[in-house]
Amino acid sequence: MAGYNLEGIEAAPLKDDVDIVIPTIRSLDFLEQWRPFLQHYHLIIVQDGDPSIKIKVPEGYDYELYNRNDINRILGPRANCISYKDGGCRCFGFMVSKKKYIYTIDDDCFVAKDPSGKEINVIAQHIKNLETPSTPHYFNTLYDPFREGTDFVRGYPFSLREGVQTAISHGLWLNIPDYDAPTQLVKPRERNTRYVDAVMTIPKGVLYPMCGMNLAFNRELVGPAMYFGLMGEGQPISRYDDMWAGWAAKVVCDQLGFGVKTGMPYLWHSKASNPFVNLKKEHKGLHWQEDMVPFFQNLRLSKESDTAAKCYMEISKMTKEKLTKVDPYFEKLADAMVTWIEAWEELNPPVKNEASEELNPPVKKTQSDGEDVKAKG
Ligand SMILES: O=c1ccn([C@@H]2O[C@H](COP(=O)(O)OP(=O)(O)O[C@H]3OC[C@H](O)[C@H](O)[C@H]3O)[C@@H](O)[C@H]2O)c(=O)[nH]1
Ligand SMILES: [Mn+2]
Repeated sequence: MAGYNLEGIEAAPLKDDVDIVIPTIRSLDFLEQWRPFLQHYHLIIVQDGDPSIKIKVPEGYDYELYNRNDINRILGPRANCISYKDGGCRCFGFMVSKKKYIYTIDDDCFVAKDPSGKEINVIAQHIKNLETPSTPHYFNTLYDPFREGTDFVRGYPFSLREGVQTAISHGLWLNIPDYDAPTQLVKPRERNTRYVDAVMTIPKGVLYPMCGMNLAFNRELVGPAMYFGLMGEGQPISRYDDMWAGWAAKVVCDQLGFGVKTGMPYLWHSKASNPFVNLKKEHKGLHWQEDMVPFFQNLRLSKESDTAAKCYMEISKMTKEKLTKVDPYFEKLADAMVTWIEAWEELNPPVKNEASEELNPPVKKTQSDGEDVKAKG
């Protein structure tokens, strides 16, 4: 039953159209605080690290949980495209979901309060962002024109006021900001206390550093492009999984005419991961981003790339052609991108009509030890 908050606003909008994807190598205790906003939604938990460790899911949540054994069982040899020992493993949850919308959140993120002291319903705001158009072709200086109490400003062409479908909603964070290791090291005590009451469309042709901590997207529009790149154990780079997905997905959105928004909602990011560990994990990314960003900025996809999957396959090809000279890793990443699309299409075959749905039953979701995942009511 959908929950309602005091103002009578539904606290669980579109609860049957959203999956909450959580990567974890720690604990899910943080979900206790999220009950008023997340308890009505289905969770897809991607357990990273040692699969023999039993992760406890707080009572009352409806969930499916996948550990590394499950990923290997479901994807077989294609499992090698899913990161191990990196939060990027979360994209497996995007792939097994059958819902229109995904919201992904880190396990050290909590409910934030707006300046009035009201708890922020991140899902409600993300849904609002995703269900209202974006304006990537011309910047509205009063920010989101589709928001209550605001509009397009003078000089905004009426021919552009319809906007475009929104594919990604990128939320922000109070307290611990998502800084890279060098910045964290020189500013260890910096906290983000600034709540900016705005949602903006990222203009067409402009990239942005997408953080996976508080992120929602329309799986049907851009799911295949939301591959959190192969990082972590066995790879020369980590903690650039979401960046890779953000750059690629923005190029895909620009190509397909979809919009990307950033700004509200905020959540409270509590745990500063260790900057020295982070430096070791991400140091190659600090160098390579000087090549990766111009690569994506200069990408021009062919007009034949008219779906997210086709765009992504073309980006994989260009990655191999243009970035392998930076490091042989990019050849491996390009291959993993192809494997990702193959796995995505295997788990998400295009449904032609009602009848064909019977031919493609949803992937059976069980835990690695063979027992059925018990949906927790
Ligand atoms: O090996 C791992 C490490 C982490 N996770 C899960 O990923 C989430 C983020 O981890 P953490 O909070 O330690 O990292 P942050 O530095 O705060 O996060 C940023 O950088 C890494 C990611 O890109 C993240 O999205 C960024 O916000 C958390 O749920 C961990 O449990 C993992 O699964 N495996
Ligand atoms: Mn964190």
